[in-house]
Amino acid sequence: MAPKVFAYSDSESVANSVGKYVVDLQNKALKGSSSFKIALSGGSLGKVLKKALIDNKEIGSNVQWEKWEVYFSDERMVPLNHPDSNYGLFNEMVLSNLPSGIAKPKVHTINESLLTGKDGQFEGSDVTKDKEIAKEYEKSLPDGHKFDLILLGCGPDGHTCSLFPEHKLLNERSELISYIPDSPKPPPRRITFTFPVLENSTAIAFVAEGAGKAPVLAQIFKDSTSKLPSKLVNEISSGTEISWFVDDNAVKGVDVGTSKY
Ligand SMILES: O=C(O)[C@H](O)[C@@H](O)[C@H](O)[C@H](O)COP(=O)(O)O
Repeated sequence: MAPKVFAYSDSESVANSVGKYVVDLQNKALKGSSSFKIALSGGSLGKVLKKALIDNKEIGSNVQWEKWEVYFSDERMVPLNHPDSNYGLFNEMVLSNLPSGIAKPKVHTINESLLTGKDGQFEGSDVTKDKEIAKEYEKSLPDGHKFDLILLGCGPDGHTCSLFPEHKLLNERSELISYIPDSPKPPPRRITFTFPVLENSTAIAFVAEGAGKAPVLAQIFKDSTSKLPSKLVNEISSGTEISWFVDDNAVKGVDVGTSKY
């Protein structure tokens, strides 16, 4: 299935269409299951989700939070209340803004009690414990490691999750969650989904905004020889529905057919 690109002139429209898409997939999932299994990323996605699901009351009113099981496509080896924590970001942007009286989603975080060292840096850290965190997180994945939706960001270098260009984890097939000790982007110690999890998802949606993304999107969509991680996600051929929600600046000069969701 070729990836679809949904483009809008402003951030609010991007956020609102992401919100509508999330709710549509939630509703589809809940027809056949008692929970909606979604994985989130860090970066600017937190703000997008806040705009879409909290600030937009109409979309927000259609979210069945109590049926959500939330995971993170990657996470940093930092306490959950640390500014670098992807859980922390989701908590700050979304969870803490849920209207009172609303049942909260079930959120799957790393086991903070196994953290060693400081702020995801190496000094004083214990690799064995980091690997244990990855293993535990893997065990908490939904049955058959099947997500209904994985929301991803795309770095200016083409990375997604904590899968970086030319990194050996791009070829990981036996672990579903891997520990990465050498993230080129700080902090260096993280865990990440691997391709077998991405390939098994019903849907994957990227959110990318700003002119700074145009060069990498040109590579991803127009350079057939590129092996960038986000391009490899675009090429997933297991039936996963792949979408991109972008603003016009992110695809400026990139000859990619766009539409509206
Ligand atoms: O790996 C990280 O450290 C980032 O958080 C990253 O995963 C982020 O999702 C992308 O860089 C996209 O960033 P934006 O969402 O800000 O475009």
